[in-house]
Amino acid sequence: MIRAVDASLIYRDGTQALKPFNLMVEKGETLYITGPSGSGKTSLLKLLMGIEFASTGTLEVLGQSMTHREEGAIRAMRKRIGPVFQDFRLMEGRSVYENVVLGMRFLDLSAADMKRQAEESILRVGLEHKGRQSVDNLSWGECQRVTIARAVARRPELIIADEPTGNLDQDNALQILRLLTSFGDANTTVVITTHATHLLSMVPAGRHLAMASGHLLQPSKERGGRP
Ligand SMILES: Nc1ncnc2c1ncn2[C@@H]1O[C@H](COP(=O)(O)OP(=O)(O)OP(=O)(O)O)[C@@H](O)[C@H]1O
Repeated sequence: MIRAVDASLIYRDGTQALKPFNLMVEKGETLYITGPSGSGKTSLLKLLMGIEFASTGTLEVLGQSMTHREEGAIRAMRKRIGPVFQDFRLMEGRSVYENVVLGMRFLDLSAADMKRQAEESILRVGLEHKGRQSVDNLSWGECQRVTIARAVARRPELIIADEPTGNLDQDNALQILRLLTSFGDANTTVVITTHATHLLSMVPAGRHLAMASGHLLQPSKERGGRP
């Protein structure tokens, strides 16, 4: 599913955001990545999504080599990922439903399937009563739920969420983490970055990797208290 060998990331300005790291993630795993601001969490996710490319080593995601920019292959691979971005990236002035459907526009789905999958995921995130409302008037937590619905409506093999708990209070942050992990199954891998290390004992079990100053810290240990 994910295989990195001595992968690193140096940005164009010379910032080494990720020191060489190795990482193996199996299909169906849940991975929590924690670390302070600037430690490299978003940079790691950018590598996984083919937004940035490894400066050294090799990286494979969903069987696709991500080491070189092969636009066609990377585009195809991205269709299999459900991204939950830190800044939401919602279309202003559009409804919840329209935003979720927009996330599926490059998939080869019939209009009927798009509608069904959009409605199902809006229901799963608990926003069915807001489906026709504009995203402009939603709370932060509701916008986060729209981005999750948009990601999972694609039926992705890999869900990648960057800091989905943001500035939510503990109860809402927990709800969001539990919601996201509820989409994990034998065929769906979930990777979540979060500052909320203290919540990991209350969420479904998963592998916990910590980051510090661009280092991906091993060992990883199973976290999560809920059976
Ligand atoms: N496009 C870029 N060009 C140059 N440096 C960057 C770029 N993006 C991030 N960085 C730097 O890379 C390092 C890691 O940043 P990154 O955003 O991955 O950290 P993070 O752990 O996700 O932080 P946060 O929790 O605040 O989102 C930081 O020093 C940051 O300033």
